[in-house]
Amino acid sequence: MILTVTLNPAVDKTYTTGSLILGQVNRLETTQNIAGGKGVNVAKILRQCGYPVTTCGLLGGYTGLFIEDYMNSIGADCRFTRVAGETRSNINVLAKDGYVTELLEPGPEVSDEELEIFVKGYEEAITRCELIVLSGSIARGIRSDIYKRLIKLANDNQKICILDTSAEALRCGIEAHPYMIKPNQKELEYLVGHKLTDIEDVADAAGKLCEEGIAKVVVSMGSKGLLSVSREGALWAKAPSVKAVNTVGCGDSVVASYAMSMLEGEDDFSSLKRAAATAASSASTFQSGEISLRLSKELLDKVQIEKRK
Ligand SMILES: Nc1ncnc2c1ncn2[C@@H]1O[C@H](COP(=O)(O)OP(=O)(O)OP(=O)(O)O)[C@@H](O)[C@H]1O
Ligand SMILES: O=P(O)(O)OC[C@@]1(O)O[C@H](CO)[C@@H](O)[C@@H]1O
Repeated sequence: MILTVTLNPAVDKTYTTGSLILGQVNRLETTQNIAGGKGVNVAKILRQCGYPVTTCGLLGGYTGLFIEDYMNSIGADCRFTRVAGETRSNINVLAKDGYVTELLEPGPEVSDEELEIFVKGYEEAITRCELIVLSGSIARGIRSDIYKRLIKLANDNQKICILDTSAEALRCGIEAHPYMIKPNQKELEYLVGHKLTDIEDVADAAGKLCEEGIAKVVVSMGSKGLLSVSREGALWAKAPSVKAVNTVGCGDSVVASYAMSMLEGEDDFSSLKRAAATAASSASTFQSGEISLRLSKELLDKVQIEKRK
């Protein structure tokens, strides 16, 4: 069983339009509400692949009910903690000119009492799971060392953690040495405090994190591809060429793929190959946090892996 944690889920209001112009009236062509937030997306992909999933985090209001209903409908074991505030709605505008614009709300204010109820449920849930995925930003009122605390609890129970977050929550979270992190290039730059110019630069920065005690650093680099770094070295997967329809949640598909690979005991090479194929399949699917199983399978043979270090 895999446990996914989403402390700041969202309904992704996904719009399509020709182009989005700042400071003007923009009429949208289509709209769809999608249950989202990074850990929710990871759980959705795992369910698509037939994996049993427990999903927890904080949900509130009608948007929270919308997400919970959807997760129940796909057979996830939902263990969310209710909060008084309303779960956020994020706006994703997919424009035909190729630009994807995301407007992300900060999320509801969460009280200490609500958080402690969540932590109690989490402590219970980790005992029944083999692997824990902690994903996304944290809602207001939650201290940035929350992932550090949750990872320590998992480590004390000898459970493997994957952390995929940003900013201070990421900086504090890595102090607890999660088994794997999946920063994108910007998130890695935030950690190291400077710009990274090429793949070698990115591999060096990720390598330093491995020396500090993180077994695997997988850096997602958008349409360029994916870099997997461990103490054994760095492997690069060029992204297979697909027609990108919605790239929101591609990073979550990388995390979901690695979670499956870990449980199946796949090596670095096969795990990276699978992740790049899954992520490209996610990019070519309209629904964020979904993949085409057929396309993922087809792309697997097309992913080329290169040793970079
Ligand atoms: N246009 C694309 N074509 C093929 N693969 C893609 C494309 N865009 C993204 N990917 C794949 O998805 C991976 C993750 O994408 P990205 O780096 O955008 O993640 P992210 O920033 O974590 O996104 P999110 O936070 O929305 O999940 C990339 O490393 C790449 O392998
Ligand atoms: O604010 P966060 O938690 O960093 O990101 C939230 C979010 O952009 O991440 C998912 C895609 O990865 C979307 O479903 C969601 O809207």
